Amino acid sequence: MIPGRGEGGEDVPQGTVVAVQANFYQVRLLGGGESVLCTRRSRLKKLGQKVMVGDRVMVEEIDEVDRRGAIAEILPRQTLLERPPVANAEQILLVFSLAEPPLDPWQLSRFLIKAELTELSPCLCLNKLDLVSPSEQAAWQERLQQWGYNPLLISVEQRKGLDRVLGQLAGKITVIAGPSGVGKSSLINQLIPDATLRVGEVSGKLQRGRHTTRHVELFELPMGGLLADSPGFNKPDLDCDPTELVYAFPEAREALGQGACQFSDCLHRDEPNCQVRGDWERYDHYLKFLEEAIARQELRQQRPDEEEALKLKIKGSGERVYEPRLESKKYRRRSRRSRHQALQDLVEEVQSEELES
Ligand SMILES: Nc1nc2c(ncn2[C@@H]2O[C@H](COP(=O)(O)OP(=O)(O)OP(=O)(O)O)[C@@H](O)[C@H]2O)c(=O)[nH]1
Ligand SMILES: [Zn+2]
Repeated sequence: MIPGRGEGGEDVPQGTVVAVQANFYQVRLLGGGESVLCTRRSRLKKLGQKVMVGDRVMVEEIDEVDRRGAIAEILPRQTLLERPPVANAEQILLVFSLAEPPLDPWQLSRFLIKAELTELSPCLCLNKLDLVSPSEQAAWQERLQQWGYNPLLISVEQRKGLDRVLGQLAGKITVIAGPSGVGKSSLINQLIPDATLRVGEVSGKLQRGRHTTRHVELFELPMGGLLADSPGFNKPDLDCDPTELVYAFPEAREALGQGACQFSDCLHRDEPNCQVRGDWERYDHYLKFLEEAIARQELRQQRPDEEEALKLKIKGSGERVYEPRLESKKYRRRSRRSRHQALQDLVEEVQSEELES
């Protein structure tokens, strides 16, 4: 096979979009080599087809000298993640730490549920094993097995367990997520020592900073595969259909696999003959997250236009309050685009406040 050509040796080379910078796309051609800086053919523009990081594309008009080309076609996507915007990712690598910051079961649960609600599969990594005793490590391992997960315990600092992480990532597109300070950047730096593999570096005033959901940084792994780092996934709100939430808990999936609830629309709270309600650790998490999903759904139904401008507070008692936000200066910007971004920022603020409360 000619490098960069399709399986059948056809004329149009294929590649993977590894970075998006304004209207330019960096494409890594199949078969390797330096990436090609591409524009998008106007036909795609007219069709309104957006090119995303992770997209498999057909590239035309390749200029071998200048490494330029044009994206002619986007191949069908296997998966699509909206925040962060990544196509064809297979899994979400959730990184948490066993200490500093301490492992908070509610926060971990929330991230796991958010990951389960995507079409990607979650892979859980617990860092900083050097900071806790072997018995504490074992206790977490056992607890999380009850939740339906098999976490990789690692220490980035002591380089323990990293081969297993690499094995898990090889040849796949992975989105990395997790709370602040758990060691995500340290892990990326260990896995990808060669800084030149940092393909998604962004510059220019059109680009927003690292801490926005718009920005996706993609790293190429030494043994093949891509790792997408973006804070976009890091404030997980649970805005799913309330009846879907239960399927995000492996424990509940197992229970439902053994038999159905009496009512097909059972929310697994106080309905009779419920298969899910019972003596499992995260049942409390389920109830709390269900409240949140219901609150969000009500908000969507009652005030579809205002949802993003309202602040949803769920009090400790479970009481839900919608507070109108004061008009912030972000709203006064002119263009639709920046207004949309302002709303996104606002939603993120709301979500982070909720997480903190
Ligand atoms: N003890 C110990 N410390 C670690 C380990 N891995 C990372 N750290 C430290 O944890 C701190 C946070 O690491 P970062 O890699 O910046 O964490 P992050 O998840 O990227 O944080 P954000 O950028 O805020 O999202 C740093 O001081 C690291 O040196 C580890 O395995 N053991
Ligand atoms: Zn039920």
